[in-house]
Amino acid sequence: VSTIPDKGRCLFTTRDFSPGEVILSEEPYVSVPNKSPVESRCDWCFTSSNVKRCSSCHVVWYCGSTCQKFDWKLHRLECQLLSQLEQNRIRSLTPSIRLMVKLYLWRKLQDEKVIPSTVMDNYSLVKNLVSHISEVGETQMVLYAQMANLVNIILQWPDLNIKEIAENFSKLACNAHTICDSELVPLGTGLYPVISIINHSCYPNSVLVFHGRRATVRAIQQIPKGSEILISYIETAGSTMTRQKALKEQYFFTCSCPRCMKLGQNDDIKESAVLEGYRCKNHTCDGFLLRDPESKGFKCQHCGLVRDIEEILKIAGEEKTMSEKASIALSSGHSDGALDMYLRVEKLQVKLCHPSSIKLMRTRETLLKILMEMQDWKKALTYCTLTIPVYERVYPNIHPLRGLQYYTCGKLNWLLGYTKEAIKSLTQAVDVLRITHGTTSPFMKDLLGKLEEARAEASYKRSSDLV
Ligand SMILES: C[S@@+](CC[C@H](N)C(=O)[O-])C[C@H]1O[C@@H](n2cnc3c(N)ncnc32)[C@H](O)[C@@H]1O
Repeated sequence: VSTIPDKGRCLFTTRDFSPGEVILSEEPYVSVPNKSPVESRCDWCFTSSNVKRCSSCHVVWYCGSTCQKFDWKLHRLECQLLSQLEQNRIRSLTPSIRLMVKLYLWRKLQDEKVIPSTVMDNYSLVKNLVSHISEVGETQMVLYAQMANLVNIILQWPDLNIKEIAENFSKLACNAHTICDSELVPLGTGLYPVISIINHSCYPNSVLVFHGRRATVRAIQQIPKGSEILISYIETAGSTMTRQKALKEQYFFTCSCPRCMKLGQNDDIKESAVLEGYRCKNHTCDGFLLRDPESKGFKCQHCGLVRDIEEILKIAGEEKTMSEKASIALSSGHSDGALDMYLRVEKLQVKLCHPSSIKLMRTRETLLKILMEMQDWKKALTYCTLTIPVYERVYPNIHPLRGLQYYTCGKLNWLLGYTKEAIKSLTQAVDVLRITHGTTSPFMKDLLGKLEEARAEASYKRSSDLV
């Protein structure tokens, strides 16, 4: 651990690391699953299979006695507190409130030596986390104070300091991590005080993945001894302005990674116009458009055609209304209606946005998800295939999301009997995911098994063709 001006603490490698090697692995100081009306998760391992509610507090779920025992020392205290709460308070319990209550209970257990403190598991690591409390806006501060009050009501400790709890909420906002499964579906939140020392880059050399609640940082490039370990805190697909805005809002800093240093340069202006701008009037041209001061429209930088601002605003308005309706239909579970609306959104975005636009890519991802749920594999494959070139543009060669999209393409090709294409996509998925996820997890074993099966089928087909 070292300190750099403007960045604070940083984590450096003390030896060389190769792509795919584990740099660091850590259990959370505290963690909590997401709250969902349709699916409950084990408070210890986050699985949703065979979970049963704690018979005493009726709030927390476990998948079995093993996880319940692991969590018992802490849950014994939490259980008593939750059992005393009124039903309307229980209903308003958010994962953030639970995480904070658990943080104080864990600290108490360590202070009282009921649970041992270790080098990687002690409250002084939490104490050292940055909070940016002096930069937090007034509205957010009021919210933290209200949340701190609720924690105070739950814990009922006489010497609790509300200001300290509010500051700890601010710490969680810029240090806690979303715990995801191997396919990057969010499961919960965890505080990992050592991994929290790692700083951000939009062009990171490492990646953070989870196995249950255990967090693992893996090298995704060759990292020489003495280099700073860097992960990405945000979705890195956006333009430099979008990324910088997200980092400033949540983490209070201006990124100066090699990608961000290009802000305002010609390449960067072009990239944002492609990722977040409009398409050329001539649909066979894939030029990018910039504001044209003379015509007050948007001019294609490739063929010179100008798009009228009124025409753009009209389609943008229709697209916004339809997107809102589609999102409501999707969240209320109307798959058929949502599909129809997202197809209309896609049509409008094809008219409006550059073919490599992120907005259009996200709509196609949603269509892919809906079609997969409806088991329409053929159409799902069409949409998955359409997203690949944009994924390849916006994510570096070794990126978990890129690997997972190849995996989806591979699975769909395999389901449809397109063995050759399945082998190609599954091989691309393995090349990426063996570095980001390692090779030993059940998820990776399943992927490697699928690839082997596809290869065996191809060789069987070849040999029967020969006969
Ligand atoms: C999770 S913490 C990382 C560790 C932190 N540097 C510390 O001293 O504890 C996140 C905070 O680190 C700082 N940070 C992270 N990445 C940075 C970067 N690339 N440039 C400047 N500051 C950064 C910001 O203050 C951010 O809110």
